[in-house]
Amino acid sequence: MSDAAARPKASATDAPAESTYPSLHGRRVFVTGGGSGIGAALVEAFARQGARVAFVDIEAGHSDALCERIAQTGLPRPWWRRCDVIDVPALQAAVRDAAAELGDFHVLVNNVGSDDRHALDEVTPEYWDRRVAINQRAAFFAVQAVVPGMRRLGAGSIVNIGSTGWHNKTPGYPVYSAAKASVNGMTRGLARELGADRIRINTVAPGWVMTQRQIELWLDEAGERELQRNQCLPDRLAPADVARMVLFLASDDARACTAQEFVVDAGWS
Ligand SMILES: NC(=O)c1ccc[n+]([C@@H]2O[C@H](COP(=O)([O-])OP(=O)(O)OC[C@H]3O[C@@H](n4cnc5c(N)ncnc54)[C@H](O)[C@@H]3O)[C@@H](O)[C@H]2O)c1
Repeated sequence: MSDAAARPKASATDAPAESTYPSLHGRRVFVTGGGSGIGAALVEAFARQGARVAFVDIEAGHSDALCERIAQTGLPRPWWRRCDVIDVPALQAAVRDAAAELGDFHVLVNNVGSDDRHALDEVTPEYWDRRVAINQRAAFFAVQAVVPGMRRLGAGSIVNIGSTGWHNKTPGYPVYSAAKASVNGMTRGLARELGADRIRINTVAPGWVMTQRQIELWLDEAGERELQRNQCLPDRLAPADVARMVLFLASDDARACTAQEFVVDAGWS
């Protein structure tokens, strides 16, 4: 057996349980793209903290199943609505309606994103607009929708899910890279204005996280070799690893953290 093959592999299921943050108990949390992948790990992790979670997603099947799974454990069933985040009025209406039911949101996680591959010479203005609408624009308008409620609460925490892909000069998705790089700009560009109201805003940049989609599309033998060559740590990243960082940033333990990018990539280079 090669050294690489002998390395342990972590998944969402064998990752250790996260820490408990008392400040998250009873907090209201809104997650975009919360039905599967990292978003679902976020919804589950916040629910386990005793938070009231609302999310939007475009896919009903896995979103319904997630809510059922959480309710079956005895935790409050998350609020969820089918919503394509490209539709900004629909996204903002979802935030408003969820807040009307649960109360103003203390936490927003801008998680939705899509790393569809594209070649430079195939990108049309329409394709560009659509990718940016998912990977960047939705985050801005979700922030716009939650901030009045956070101001009423006197504090808040916004976490924007970025990516290490553009840092690493990963080829194959330049529009995604451009949009994800701008998430950092948005974080820093809003931090001072929001900070005056004790609303913190940070970026969490995941490395290669083994969601179902990543495993199915990219984790072939070459992908496995790439992972083992580039990560400093041997374990595959699980969605729960990203959720742990987000929980910390959402909690009062991170009261002094804003305007930063927190990387969860097992030391990829
Ligand atoms: N998985 C990784 O390796 C990785 C690496 C770096 C960054 N990220 C980022 O993490 C975030 C989550 O990624 P993931 O890997 O969990 O993705 P995923 O594709 O596994 O899940 C994305 C979720 O968003 C939903 N969604 C997609 N388009 C939508 C739309 N238009 N409107 C509403 N919902 C929509 C999907 O139904 C799905 O539930 C994204 O911002 C992604 O760019 C992921």
